[in-house]
Amino acid sequence: MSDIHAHKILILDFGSQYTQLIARRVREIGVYSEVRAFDITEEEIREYNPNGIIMAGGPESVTELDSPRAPQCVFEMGLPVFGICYGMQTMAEQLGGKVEGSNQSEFGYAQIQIDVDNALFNGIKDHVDTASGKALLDVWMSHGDKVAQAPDTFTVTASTPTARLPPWPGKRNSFTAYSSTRK
Ligand SMILES: NC(=O)CC[C@H](N)C(=O)O
Repeated sequence: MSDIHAHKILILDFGSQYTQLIARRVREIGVYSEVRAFDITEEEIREYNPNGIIMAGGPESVTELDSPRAPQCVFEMGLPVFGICYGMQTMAEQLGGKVEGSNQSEFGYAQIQIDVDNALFNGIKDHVDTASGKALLDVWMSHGDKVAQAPDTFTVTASTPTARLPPWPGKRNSFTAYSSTRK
């Protein structure tokens, strides 16, 4: 098994207030991480040489033309990429999905339902829905936009009642998780 202490995570900052909290959580599990501005160049990413990239949240909307985008190379380096909130939304849009303003914003406490089990959720299930038998997670939300259509190669692994996409059977290469921040 590889040594996680030798790993380096790059966190792309899109302006959210909790970007430093994500960096701290990554460091707390013994993995080196650095926060860099979203407009980091490909050359700077290659120089940093991360093992994985986290795209954090931000106050802007992907639906605005001049809102921040990640350098496209982020998705072409063969690295795992984890998008949170704005980071997930721009990843979805940059890879061919659709993001739109939701008429049901999600702010504060919410429960997300795990639709397709995934290693990302190992050990963090909070409840089981008695009707469906599906695992639920307690989270804090803060967003007004939603992914209305996932990119073709993505699998939707979790959802809330106000942002639920149809299941995408047969899709591969999934690395999407629902936009949320754990308590
Ligand atoms: N938490 C966030 O990153 C918010 C993303 C975006 N501004 C939205 O409202 O949906």
